[in-house]
Amino acid sequence: MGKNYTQMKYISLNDKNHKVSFEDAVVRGLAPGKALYFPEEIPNLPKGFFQNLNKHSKEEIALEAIKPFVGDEINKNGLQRILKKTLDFEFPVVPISENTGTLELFHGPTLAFKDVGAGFMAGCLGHFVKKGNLGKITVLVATSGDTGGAVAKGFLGVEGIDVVILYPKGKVSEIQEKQLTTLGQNITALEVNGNFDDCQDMVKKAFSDSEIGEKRQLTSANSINVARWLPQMFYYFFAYKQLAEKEQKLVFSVPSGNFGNICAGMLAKKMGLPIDHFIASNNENNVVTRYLKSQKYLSKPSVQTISNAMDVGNPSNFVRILELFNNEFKPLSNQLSSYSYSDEETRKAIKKVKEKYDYVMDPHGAVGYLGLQEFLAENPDYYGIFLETAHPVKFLETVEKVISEKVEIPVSIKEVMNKEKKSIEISDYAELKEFLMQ
Ligand SMILES: Cc1ncc(COP(=O)(O)O)c(C=O)c1O
Ligand SMILES: N[C@@H](CCOP(=O)(O)O)C(=O)O
Repeated sequence: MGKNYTQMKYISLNDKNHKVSFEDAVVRGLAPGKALYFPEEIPNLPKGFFQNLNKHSKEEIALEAIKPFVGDEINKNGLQRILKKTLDFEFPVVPISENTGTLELFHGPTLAFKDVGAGFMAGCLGHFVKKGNLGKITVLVATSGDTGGAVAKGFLGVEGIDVVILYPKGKVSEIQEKQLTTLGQNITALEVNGNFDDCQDMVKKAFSDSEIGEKRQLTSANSINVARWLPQMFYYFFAYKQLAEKEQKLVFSVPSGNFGNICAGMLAKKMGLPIDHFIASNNENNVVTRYLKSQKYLSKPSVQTISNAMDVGNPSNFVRILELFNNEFKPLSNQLSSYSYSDEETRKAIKKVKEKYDYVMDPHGAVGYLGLQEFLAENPDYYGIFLETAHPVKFLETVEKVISEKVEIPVSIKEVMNKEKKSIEISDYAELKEFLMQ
């Protein structure tokens, strides 16, 4: 039997003596000095649990996986309620070829994999606000495309919480922009003259600004927040449940930007989920691909690509990945490969997979597909899954041009496209501060 965790502590990755409860980690978002929180202990789930995954519903699997991280800070009924609401859609593995399948993570309300993390965090934060005397909370979030829409939808109308989304002007798709600028109520969108890294830096800076801290209680809904990051591990359990019959070794290719998703998968492996290898598939924002080649981590300002949600120059979660491996390069590089692709290669992959397998990938999934094929070419004894992290309709212009076909637009997207965009333009941190100090 696994250990019974009643209270998991979260340490700061800058100072392991700084420890807080799950609630504190969620409410604060970031530890002092812009550091990330990390679970003090990684639980081991019992072997029997993995052997019997296919006997359990997705809500039961998620409950077992997340319970040790939440402890008794949210009771079982409360956690079940949050999970039921969060996981109210499917996570199918779709076979593509003999040795390749895709895990479709885009069946949620905003057609992006972020819906799970956003829904779970909104549920947890809503629970803590309701039960305690926390006062009003402002959720700050930086987005390169998809997080913003998912967080906006997940937190819409949640009492006691205001959401402020920063997104880079002109660098998100039309649908993504509509999803994060049209909801109103407790959601405000700030359109930043800059790139995603500028947005993410401003958000992190606001956390260490004591004047803002006196005026507003801030937290983050990016994957730096443990309640946004941890539930992303569910995907790997759900995929494994559908793959239990496969006898080959198993590899996951994860289109990566801020590296929260792949890091959650590696956490699931550490908890006992039998995954053999991971691939971080990158567009030209490839700091981790370069790190694995050179052992030197040299971040660069992000460049704009057609897989825009991965246009991240300095991924927040890479420090968590290093922590999972005690900062040792060898064991990390044994478990993780990484490749990087240009937009041209991404377009060609979308076209090829449509023609050969009649499957339409979005640009992010296509980068994942390319990474997987490169790995499988050298490791033919594996079965590979690439994650389809967003619905192709979110990148309509790119995808339709490449496949020379119309993509059917779901009703929810048609509705959002007819709404009016409302945003406030800002250019620097001073303007963000002015807004937050109002
Ligand atoms: C569609 C899509 N794919 C991939 C990613 C990269 O995920 P991560 O930041 O967890 O690496 C994102 C955003 O982060 C995304 O929105
Ligand atoms: N790709 C993301 C960037 C932020 O990632 P997060 O997981 O840390 O929120 C996006 O779509 O905004």
